[in-house]
Amino acid sequence: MSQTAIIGAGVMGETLLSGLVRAGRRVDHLLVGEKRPERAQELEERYGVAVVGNVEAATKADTVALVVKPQDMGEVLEEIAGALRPGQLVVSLAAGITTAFIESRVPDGVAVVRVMPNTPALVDEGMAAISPGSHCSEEQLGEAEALMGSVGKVVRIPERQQDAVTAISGSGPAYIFFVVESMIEAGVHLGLPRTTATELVIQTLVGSGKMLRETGTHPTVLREQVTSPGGTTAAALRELEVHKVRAAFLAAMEAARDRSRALAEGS
Ligand SMILES: NC(=O)C1=CN([C@@H]2O[C@H](COP(=O)(O)OP(=O)(O)OC[C@H]3O[C@@H](n4cnc5c(N)ncnc54)[C@H](OP(=O)(O)O)[C@@H]3O)[C@@H](O)[C@H]2O)C=CC1
Ligand SMILES: O=C(O)[C@@H]1CCC=N1
Repeated sequence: MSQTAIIGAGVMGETLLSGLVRAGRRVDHLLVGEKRPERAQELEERYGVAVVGNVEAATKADTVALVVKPQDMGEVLEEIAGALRPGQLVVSLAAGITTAFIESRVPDGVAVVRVMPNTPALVDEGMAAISPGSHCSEEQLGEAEALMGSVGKVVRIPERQQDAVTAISGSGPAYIFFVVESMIEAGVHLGLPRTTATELVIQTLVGSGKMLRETGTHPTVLREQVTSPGGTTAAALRELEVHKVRAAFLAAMEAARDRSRALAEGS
């Protein structure tokens, strides 16, 4: 089995690491590059994985997953470029960073795949979109697909769609949690105990998600089925339209897409 290194084990890096361990990947086939000693010790204790320097991780691994912030990507690539060799696969999970950015900083013959994952990977319900760089073979793209497939669903997309994907599924869990928070607070405002409001909202979310996935019915139809003529749902939806929630979602996701583009330019 080949060696996989994860450089940058924060929220997303640890999510990937934990998923690979859950999926049965042997920890002696995993390496983590992490610079803070206390974090390194925490990860070693939690997963039994070897935490090493970035250069050692890049040298020993066949696949190197880069999960540092976009702003740290240039520095990390400069550090590990000398350790990389043709035939290795670099998989970047960073928002905004293009395969061209990485390819221009690593030796010729190193394959690059850009991935936009999301945090539900922590419960094996991730959504990842992957795009190959300019000299990535089908086999190497398949390796990246298998890597992300161990923690959820994977789709292949043209790289030009990655900023939009980042705005939708990459950042998406945060919008959903924001809606959940808002509904719980509303329930408390209406006089429900917080624990009751929380249970109601979470089960409503899970049930609605399951309906979407399992029935394959369009969300508009599912919404119409809830909306009895002259009833409570119609009254609520009217307020959401009055408060321009649909327009707010569009503006929010345009902002996320634009931020992803800006990250590519180093800002
Ligand atoms: N969080 C999310 O939902 C998603 C994140 N991503 C992408 O994942 C990447 C990481 O994001 P996230 O996990 O949220 O951020 P975090 O800040 O939680 O994680 C970044 C990690 O990188 C480490 N790091 C920084 N510099 C180095 C270095 N030189 N060598 C090794 N490790 C280093 C940090 O260590 P330290 O704390 O010690 O600085 C930290 O542990 C980003 O590029 C982001 O765009 C993509 C999709 C979803
Ligand atoms: O907020 C961010 O920049 C990262 C990328 C997508 C989700 N989190």
